[in-house]
Amino acid sequence: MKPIRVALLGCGTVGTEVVRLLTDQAEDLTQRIGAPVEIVGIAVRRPNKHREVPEHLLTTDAAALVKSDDVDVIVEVIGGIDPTRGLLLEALRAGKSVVTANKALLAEHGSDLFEAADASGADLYFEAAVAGAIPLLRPLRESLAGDRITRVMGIVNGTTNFILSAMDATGAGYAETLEEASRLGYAEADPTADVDGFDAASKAAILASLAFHTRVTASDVYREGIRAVSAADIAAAKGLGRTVKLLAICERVVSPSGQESVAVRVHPAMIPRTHPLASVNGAFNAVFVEADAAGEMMFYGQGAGGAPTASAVVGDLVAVARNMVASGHGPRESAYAALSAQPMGNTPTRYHISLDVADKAGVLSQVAAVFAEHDVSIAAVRQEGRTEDASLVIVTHAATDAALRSTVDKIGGLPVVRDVVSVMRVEGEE
Ligand SMILES: NC(=O)C1=CN([C@@H]2O[C@H](COP(=O)(O)OP(=O)(O)OC[C@H]3O[C@@H](n4cnc5c(N)ncnc54)[C@H](O)[C@@H]3O)[C@@H](O)[C@H]2O)C=CC1
Ligand SMILES: N[C@@H](CC=O)C(=O)O
Ligand code: NA
Repeated sequence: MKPIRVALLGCGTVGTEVVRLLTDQAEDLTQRIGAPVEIVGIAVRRPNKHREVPEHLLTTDAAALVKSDDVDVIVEVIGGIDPTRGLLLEALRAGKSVVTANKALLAEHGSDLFEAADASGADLYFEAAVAGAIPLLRPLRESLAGDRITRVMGIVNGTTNFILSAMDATGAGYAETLEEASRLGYAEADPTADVDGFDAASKAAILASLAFHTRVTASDVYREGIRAVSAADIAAAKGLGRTVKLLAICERVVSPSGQESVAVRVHPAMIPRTHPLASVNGAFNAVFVEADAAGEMMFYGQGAGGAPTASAVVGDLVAVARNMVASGHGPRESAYAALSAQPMGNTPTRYHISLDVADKAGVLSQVAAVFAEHDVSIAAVRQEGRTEDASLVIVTHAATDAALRSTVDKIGGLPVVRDVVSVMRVEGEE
């Protein structure tokens, strides 16, 4: 049996675990694939750093591995756009199949990679790029290919979920929890990608592209991270039997005239503590998928960390290797629907607004008038008087995000409003 020769690009948190799995499972993998997998080179940036991998395989020349005739498959776990984009395009153009965990690259340049793969007949697999170990992209690309998916919603960033869970459970501070997430190998090399929602937005773009058979890039995704989530927001959510999660929401939108588009967004949201996503804690991820025939499905598991992510990478490598043994191919890009992206301002959302107001007659009616002016309907109001001021909590019905924002802006400017304590979207309830 001719071995499947693999070059690994990058040997950090995920890469070292990929080497470990391929080494520990070598015999089983040979049986499962029908040929042995052989690592023929590992491209690293710092060769002198201590790693539990065979030193003779290390090189600093990733480009040479990509060009080598002795390599069949490239596994990329460097991350980022440069130099990975050029390296993977070159590999695919040369007919070398690629397994990557790189959501940032796929969300920006996925179509270029797919085109290169299609042209040469190479495979492109990327299960680890979204929700780490959880099998999610393969179900979307393959198992659900016969259905019509209408919505994908979930928690897809382990680092921010780790932080928000800790803030909710113990009141832990933001900075110390982020440090811990980095130490545990969940955070990106630059953790601002996590906390500012870029990582989740890349994942949302990939999910929407696969779910709706269209091309969605990171720039089509509305994005807010968790930096602005305060202890007051968490407390306000708790007071209402809710918790705060960073959600990625991908929806198929059908206009009254039947025109279809997609709405893709990432932002913190309050969800009821009884919602299944509320009990997803730490670096765990969970994603709901709704499809016409299948109904609702939930995918849950470890969304970050070296070993869980390596599980998905090696699973993809097995798929590529099996295709090679059978002289077959994995799925191609499916983007025929060519749907446009709906701007966030037009997307219906619901808001929770918590205000400190003057405690005197007529305040509630002034605030309510602003809602009416913007055609935003109020679902619930709670007012608690104190001595000279009062706390006013309002939850709206669905309205366009633009109308809700204008409402909040105008309310913030009312002389009777002393402070806008917390404003957050609400999801997961009627
Ligand atoms: N850590 C995690 O939980 C997950 C990571 N991913 C993705 O996996 C990829 C790798 O992530 P990690 O292993 O966490 O990152 P990491 O930062 O631990 O490892 C990346 C390694 O690539 C090396 N590198 C940088 N430029 C290089 C070059 N030109 N040639 C060779 N090596 C180079 C770095 O020195 C580093 O050791 C990223 O795309 C990330 O988004 C995906 C899912 C989960
Ligand atoms: N930084 C990411 C890693 C996995 O994709 C996360 O925290 O989820
Ligand atoms: Na996955």
